[in-house]
Amino acid sequence: MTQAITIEIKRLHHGANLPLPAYATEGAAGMDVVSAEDVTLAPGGRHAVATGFALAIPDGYEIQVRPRSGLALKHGISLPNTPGTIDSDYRGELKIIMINLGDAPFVIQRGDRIAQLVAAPVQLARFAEVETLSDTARGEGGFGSTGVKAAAS
Ligand SMILES: O=c1ccn([C@H]2C[C@H](O)[C@@H](COP(=O)(O)OP(=O)(O)OP(=O)(O)O)O2)c(=O)[nH]1
Ligand SMILES: [Mg+2]
Repeated sequence: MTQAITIEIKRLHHGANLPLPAYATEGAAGMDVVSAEDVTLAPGGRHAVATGFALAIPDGYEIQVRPRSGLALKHGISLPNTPGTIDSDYRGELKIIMINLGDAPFVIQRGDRIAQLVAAPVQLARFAEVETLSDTARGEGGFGSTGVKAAAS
């Protein structure tokens, strides 16, 4: 495993007694985060679920908030903005925007693991505006353009 970065975490009043986000296994990429509230998601419904924590991610890093595959497969629970982006300068409460794509109400109880947090380095970039772009074999083809000729012949 690569060297872990340290992320400061502040427990909010409604985060009392909740576990910190944590890796479930030694090789896990994401830290499971739990809900700080009881909420029921109706079919098609969505909610920004409180976690009870705020973060200070080191400069140069982000956290990506990703769905849990078990909830997705068994209950159709996902995150409409996946992967959610937690900026290093955000000091508000970490919230998990959840959506119920299933056909039954989904009950979330305080303490349930609802999503996973993946820390990642951020590559900054800048745009350089030009008149002409370099040529490539692909050119302007996209959106399913590759393999079309081979399939047709
Ligand atoms: O799943 C998420 C996504 C975002 N955030 C918080 C942290 C993030 O740094 C901030 C802004 O998120 P984002 O940039 O995705 O949203 P926006 O719609 O662009 O809002 P803003 O104008 O505040 O950047 O909201 C969460 O708590 N959970
Ligand atoms: Mg933004």
